[in-house]
Amino acid sequence: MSENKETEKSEDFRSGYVAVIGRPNVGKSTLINALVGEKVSITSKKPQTTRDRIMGVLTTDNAQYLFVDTPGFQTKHSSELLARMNQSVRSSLSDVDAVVMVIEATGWRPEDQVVLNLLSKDAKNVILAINKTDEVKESEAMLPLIKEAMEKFPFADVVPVSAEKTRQLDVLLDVIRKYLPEGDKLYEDDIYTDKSPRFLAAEIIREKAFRLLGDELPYGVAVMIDKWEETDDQARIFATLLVNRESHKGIVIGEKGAKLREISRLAREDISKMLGKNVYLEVWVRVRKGWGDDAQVLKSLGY
Ligand SMILES: Nc1nc2c(ncn2[C@@H]2O[C@H](COP(=O)(O)OP(=O)(O)OP(=O)(O)O)[C@@H](O)[C@H]2O)c(=O)[nH]1
Repeated sequence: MSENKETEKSEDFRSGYVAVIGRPNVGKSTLINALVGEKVSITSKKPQTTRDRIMGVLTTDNAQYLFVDTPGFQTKHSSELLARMNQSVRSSLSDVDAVVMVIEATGWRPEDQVVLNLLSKDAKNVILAINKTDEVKESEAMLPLIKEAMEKFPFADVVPVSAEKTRQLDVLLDVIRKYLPEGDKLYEDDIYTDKSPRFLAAEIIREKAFRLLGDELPYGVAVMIDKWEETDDQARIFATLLVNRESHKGIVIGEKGAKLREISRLAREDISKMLGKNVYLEVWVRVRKGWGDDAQVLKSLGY
């Protein structure tokens, strides 16, 4: 009877951890969002917006994929923050069942090699996802790229995709599935991220700041949630945007406070959607000189 139970339980159901790696801006966050179908990680045109390990969970009929998003691997250790990011990439690779390395269809870049160097030479189950295929005209143009990549590393599989146009994502999922161990779900179906609403709210605010400030502001912006009061139908959130310099403060606030108001308004809408309730959001701007090198602040931000 126990044999019966066994076959009933999970017919070739697979479940496991998948790390997504790649140089900044190749589309890792977009890919995970497209695969998981929930907003788990912020995207923006600026590199380095994914600074922490964020997990998206996708459960299908025959598999559960636990995605580990990694920060863009940095080639320059310009501050303690970047050094810690590199460390986080390494640690997320040591403990997964499959690795998806993302590159761009437009060509292999020196920074891709830097990412590849993170993998041990005999790493198994490394799948190459060639993203942004919508940006290249001929599919044949990809053949030399595939050949070049295979000469650099023995990838287990190669899948051209477009995260943005959601092309070939089902193929990628099938390929990843092959490398997951057989076993039951590790997470309940309704959980799609291991991050708290507080963390995600901070990410949303940071995303809006990035989007609205465009190239005006370098990467020195971080968000801290100072206070979080939540009832059944409302949340009151008080946050601080930390900038590096006094001059950046003015940029974030904008003329007569217009920029900051817009950042808050857009963030409030998204947080409200995420929580499914009304949100009152207050965002302040504070100058924290060189927060990127300050161990204390890094710690409070969860690094
Ligand atoms: N044309 C095209 N653009 C894409 C595709 N996937 C992602 N992008 C764009 O590429 C840019 C970077 O995407 P992200 O998902 O933020 O990249 P990332 O690798 O997570 O970047 P970091 O967080 O900096 O490591 C964004 O502007 C995306 O819209 C794609 O399939 N086609």
